[in-house]
Amino acid sequence: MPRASLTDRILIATNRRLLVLRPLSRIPEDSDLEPVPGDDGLPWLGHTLAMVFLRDPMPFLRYRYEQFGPVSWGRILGQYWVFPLGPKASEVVLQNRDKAFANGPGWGYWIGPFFHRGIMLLDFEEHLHHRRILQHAFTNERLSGYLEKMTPAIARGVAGWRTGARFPFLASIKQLTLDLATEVFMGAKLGRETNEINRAFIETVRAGFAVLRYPIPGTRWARGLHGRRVLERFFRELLPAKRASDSSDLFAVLCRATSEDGHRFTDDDVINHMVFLLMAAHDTTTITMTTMAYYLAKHPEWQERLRDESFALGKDELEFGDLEKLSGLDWVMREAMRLVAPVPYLARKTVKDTSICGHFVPKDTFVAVLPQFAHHMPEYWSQPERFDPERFAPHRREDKVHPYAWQPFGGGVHKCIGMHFAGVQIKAIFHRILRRYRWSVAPNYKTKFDFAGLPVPKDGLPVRLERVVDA
Ligand code: HEM
Repeated sequence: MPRASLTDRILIATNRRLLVLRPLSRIPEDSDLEPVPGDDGLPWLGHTLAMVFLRDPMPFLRYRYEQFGPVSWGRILGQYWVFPLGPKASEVVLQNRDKAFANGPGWGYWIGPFFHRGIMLLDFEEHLHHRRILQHAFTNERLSGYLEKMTPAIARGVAGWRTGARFPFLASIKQLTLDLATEVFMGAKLGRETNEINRAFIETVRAGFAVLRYPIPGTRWARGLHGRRVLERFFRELLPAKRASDSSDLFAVLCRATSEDGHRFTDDDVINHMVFLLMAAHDTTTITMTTMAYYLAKHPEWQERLRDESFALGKDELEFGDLEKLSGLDWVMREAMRLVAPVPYLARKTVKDTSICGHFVPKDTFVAVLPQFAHHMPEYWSQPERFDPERFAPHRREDKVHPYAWQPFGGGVHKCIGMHFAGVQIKAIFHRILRRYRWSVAPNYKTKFDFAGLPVPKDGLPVRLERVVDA
């Protein structure tokens, strides 16, 4: 676990003093289950400060794990949440064998108004129906097509990077993934509307983190709702042309995708899935690449090793069949997602009484699975705070110690459908930048990841960027 800061320690001590242990609910009389232990936290605020506003909630969660065990409850923004901590408790929720944990009402609380009807917010039979159609957009054949589309766009984007002492890595990689999204997802270079669409997209994504959760004009929430309307209008206008095209971009592929039993998406479905997919793909890959860049700057020996691996391939442009040859890059990518899980929590709500690891959880309870916690448990990982990509090498495979020890893509029926897409994009980009640039930071430089929103470096990760070869 990361070391607790002074603020963490004060909060934990305050919490310990105020701690009034009480069960989440009464247990049915005929049940031999235990209640979920927990406490109300600070008056009014509950655990909101520790979980939402702290630099890193992990030390606080570790303290709770030691105090209460793998299942406990707390209060965030006025709601009661159960935290299943660690691989075993996460597995129960994500596998969801008795269909008790629903995504719609869980995620809906945070992002429902902005991403409603996105596949992650659908449940059970309806989710399965949509997933069966959607998976046709993520076959190897499709991924190979997306790689072909993104390759020239990566080359153009990266060629424009300006070398120097303070290259803003986060902003540059964010821009690159936005540009790629317009080409690979929408199959279009945007014209005058580029800024409007980018702004609408960013506002829609940001709104989920709003503390004030009402559409008061000028607030994040209201801007998010406006962003959603702009995106819907944009996709709806393009839709007839996409329906008629045989293009290989994701938008056109979704228009044509058909399940084995002959079902296709309606116009509204295509629009809802496009808005959601843009969001699901963008920040997650940006965060992963920024974390990779940070650790590769801190560990130049690994950066050189990956550069050698990429030069050994002997070409600038990665083809689908080359991906598995970049094993070092693959381990670094996995290790980056372990150290900084791009999706820090996964939201659920119970739709019936159920249990997690012997604890009774009543219907209508919010539940948050925390991949970041499982990734830093010394019970499963050797020196979990250390950057050690070889823990994923075949002779070690520390992630195999439990199926849910490494869970950046979640698990069960909602497991990330874009997992392989993300791998293709991240590897294609790093292959290009490793062959073209070398980047570094001062030996004592340490960035702070902001876990209060999305886990990105607060300072935007300024690096010294130098040219490796003239391409
Ligand atoms: C490093 C990159 C990525 C990470 C870490 C990531 C992580 C996740 C996680 C944790 C979930 C499960 C959420 C839950 O169970 O509540 C998820 C779902 C999803 N992701 Fe990703 N994701 C990434 C990239 C992508 C990309 C590139 C796409 C699309 C091109 C994508 C599309 C989706 C979709 C559609 C779902 C919902 C699946 C369903 O509910 O059936 N993701 N992702």
